[in-house]
Amino acid sequence: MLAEKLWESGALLVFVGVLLAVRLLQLFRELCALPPGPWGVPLIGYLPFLKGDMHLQFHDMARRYGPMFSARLGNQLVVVLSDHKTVRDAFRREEFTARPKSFVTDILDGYGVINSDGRLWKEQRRFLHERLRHFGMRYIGAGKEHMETRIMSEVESVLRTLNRSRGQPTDLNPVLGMAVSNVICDILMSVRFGREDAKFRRFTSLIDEGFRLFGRLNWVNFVPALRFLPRLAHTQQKLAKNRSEMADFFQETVDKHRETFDPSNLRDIIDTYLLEIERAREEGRGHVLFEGKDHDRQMQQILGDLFSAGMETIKTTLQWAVVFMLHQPAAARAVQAELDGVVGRRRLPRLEDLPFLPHTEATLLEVLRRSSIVPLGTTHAATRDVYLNGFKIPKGAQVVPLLHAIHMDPNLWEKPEEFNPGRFLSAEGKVTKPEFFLPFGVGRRMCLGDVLARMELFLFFAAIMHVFDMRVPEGEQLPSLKGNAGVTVTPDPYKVCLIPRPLECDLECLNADTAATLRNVGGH
Ligand code: HEM
Repeated sequence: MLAEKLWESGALLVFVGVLLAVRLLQLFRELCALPPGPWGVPLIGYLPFLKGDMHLQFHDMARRYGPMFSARLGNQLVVVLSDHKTVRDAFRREEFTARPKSFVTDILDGYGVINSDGRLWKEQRRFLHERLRHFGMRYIGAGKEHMETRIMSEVESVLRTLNRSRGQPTDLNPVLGMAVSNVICDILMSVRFGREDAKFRRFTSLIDEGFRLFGRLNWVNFVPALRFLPRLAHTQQKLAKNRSEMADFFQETVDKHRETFDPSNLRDIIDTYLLEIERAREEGRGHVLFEGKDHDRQMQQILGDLFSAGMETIKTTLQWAVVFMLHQPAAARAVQAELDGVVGRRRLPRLEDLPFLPHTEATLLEVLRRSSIVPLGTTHAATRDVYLNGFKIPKGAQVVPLLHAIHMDPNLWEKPEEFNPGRFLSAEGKVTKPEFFLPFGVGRRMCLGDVLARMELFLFFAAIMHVFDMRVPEGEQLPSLKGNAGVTVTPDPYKVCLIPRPLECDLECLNADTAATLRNVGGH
């Protein structure tokens, strides 16, 4: 009897042992199939070892583990890609178009375009791409001149404001922020803010605060239990309040549009959404565009997405452009000499001048490369288990395109730390963009606003360079080239003295002159 019992328990032990061994072997094989990467500690993985800016940490890890590495951060498996061919190959595939499921994306509940995925995202993206082109976000064709006129009116406003500073130390941040906000707000909701507008101040402070609060909750994305900590619970309450006020702001604007809606005169993106809702109702079809989501909430999130993506990025790139021009007076003089030769001193640069301004364009491209303001792109996720370069990327794993590392790779760029617009010019002096230049990402989820971004960057940068010389305020250091990683990588706050360059007419006269020229060109 005893022998029988012993035999049974022995057999059970062996059975459990074999099961465990098989599971361990399975786990080991799964681990081996993943891209290489560091070991972490149980439950939180490599999180405690990440210190400082995430993109710099990942860049260091890419040097150690290779251009495709994986790391477990809390409950998320993160795969980081820093080889441009792999990024291209992955991001043109449907399997990499998802967004990670995390605490932050749960808050957004799949609304909008940046954080949605699946069919809803596809429909939003297709619709927005087409409508934004209609409103002039295109390289050629109808609408482009109209868009140029919108941007130029803000460029002129910036020039007038900067001219009033009379060469005194000036912070460009609020001036550029207002102008760039007005461009995107005009396209989205036909709203233009004034400098002293209390509503604008509140609106931008809500956006800034929203970014900050989301940033504070970053760790919760990896260790959800942290959300119960009193400080982080308080942050969530503040965020909910912030989001509700933003939603009210957008809803008020949508409601005003509904009252004055005229299907034969579509003023902006809100009107195009209202028309689509109307049409779907008339035709008795479900709203493919909304995929069962609440219409108003979806419109609010789309407006928030496009505003935040389209404002912060352009303002920050322009601020970096000024920083690099202060560091590189020879590069600044080369841009000014080209503008003087091609545009002359009687008017402002226009989009039609761009093909004749290769040095100016190359300088902006170098600003985009060197600053890599979106160093980690936006995080993608795998829609199913998928193999890339022989490694397994499990369903739901986060996939990060490390654009910063691609732009600073010494195998692709000679002396990548150096600011050198010449790297974007061919021997014949023509602009060339190598396939590893990816400031707007690549593939199916590539930036939706790249055309608008290029237009704005050129028109603002060329105009400021044409009209002003730049100096560091007396007694102050050159602004630092080390950025601060937040939503984008921004330069440290700095002031600059803008000294008007001699013109053949004064600024106010140049302003009227430009308006007249644009009217002639665009027929508006
Ligand atoms: C200098 C300016 C800009 C830069 C450097 C930039 C860069 C980027 C990058 C790197 C991505 C992520 C791509 C990926 O991870 O695959 C992105 C996405 C996006 N950008 Fe931009 N962007 C800029 C301006 C704009 C503007 C002006 C708009 C809006 C009008 C905009 C709207 C978007 C949207 C909606 C997405 C998400 C697309 C999606 O999820 O399908 N961006 N941008």
